[in-house]
Amino acid sequence: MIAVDRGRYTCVLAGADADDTVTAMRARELGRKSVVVGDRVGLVGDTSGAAGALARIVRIAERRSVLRRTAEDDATTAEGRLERVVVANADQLVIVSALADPPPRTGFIDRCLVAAYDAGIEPLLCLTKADLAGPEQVLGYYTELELPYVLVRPDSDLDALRALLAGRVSVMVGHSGVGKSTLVNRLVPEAARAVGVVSAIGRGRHTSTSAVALRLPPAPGVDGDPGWIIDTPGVRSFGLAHVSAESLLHGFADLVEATVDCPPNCPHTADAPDCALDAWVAAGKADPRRLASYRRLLSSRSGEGDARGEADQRNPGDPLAGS
Ligand SMILES: Nc1nc2c(ncn2[C@@H]2O[C@H](COP(=O)(O)OP(=O)(O)OP(=O)(O)O)[C@@H](O)[C@H]2O)c(=O)[nH]1
Ligand SMILES: [Zn+2]
Repeated sequence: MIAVDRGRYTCVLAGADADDTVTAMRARELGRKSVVVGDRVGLVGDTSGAAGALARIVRIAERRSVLRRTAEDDATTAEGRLERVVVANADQLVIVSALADPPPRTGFIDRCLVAAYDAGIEPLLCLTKADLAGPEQVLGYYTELELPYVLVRPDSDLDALRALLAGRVSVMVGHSGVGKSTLVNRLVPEAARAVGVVSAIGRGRHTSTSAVALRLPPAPGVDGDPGWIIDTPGVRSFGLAHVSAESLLHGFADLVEATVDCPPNCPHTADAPDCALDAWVAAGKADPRRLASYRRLLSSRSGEGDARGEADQRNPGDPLAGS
């Protein structure tokens, strides 16, 4: 399933061209299970893809990975915070961050790394606007992680990125203005046409803020499947309230090792007595800003009350740290 708009699901039949889409609706037997972009589904009914044809989704295959977020600002729901599956079956989370204009926000990148770990997918840092600033500051922050990254500038070819996208399903996330749309359009010049498929069934221009999967075109130097990218226009941040403290820590691979020396049940917070993380950082084994970032996320998770108020006090003093 590659796109959803007002209860109509756009699907590509296995092995078919991305342009040959089938429109489907949920069948009643799915119950309350939600179908998300990336899901492999079983279809019955009219799968001809002809104009006006409507198939039914009767089954959702077991998911290989599940990227979730907590919609923290959704105060209108009974639960207060709603956990949402963003994308299913992705292999890679491409974290798009500009090196300048807007400046990189490591707090956001850290959140994405935790979300990727929690989802069981690989992170890839995609640093755009490399023509405006160098990557040293951001990469310096992640030295300990050996995070894979690519640099993008307007005049650069995208071969390195295409090679990393080949054969995989990659989800692209990024703040507004980082150049994500520019990048998606460069990677998939046909994107406008793929979106046009939705309007062809009389649903108007595709303005939905939900995720859309786009098949990458064949590229020189890429043998076999060029892969898919999933654009997530609506995802501006990853609420992590659903992530366990354990998974949160594993999003900080450079800190995990330190905690074997923590007292039993150490909460790892700044006021925790004898938390080994402080000594680890003091010994130069990890960047103090990473520890600060981890603890900010930790407290934003446990501060179950008011997610909005806490957003203001997340980043005292560190211009790079915003999330
Ligand atoms: N200098 C420079 N500018 C870029 C680069 N990539 C994109 N831009 C510019 O940055 C601005 C924002 O680009 P968009 O692609 O619209 O950014 P976005 O992340 O999709 O943001 P939204 O459209 O708000 O989701 C545009 O004016 C682009 O022309 C780049 O590599 N270098
Ligand atoms: Zn500890």
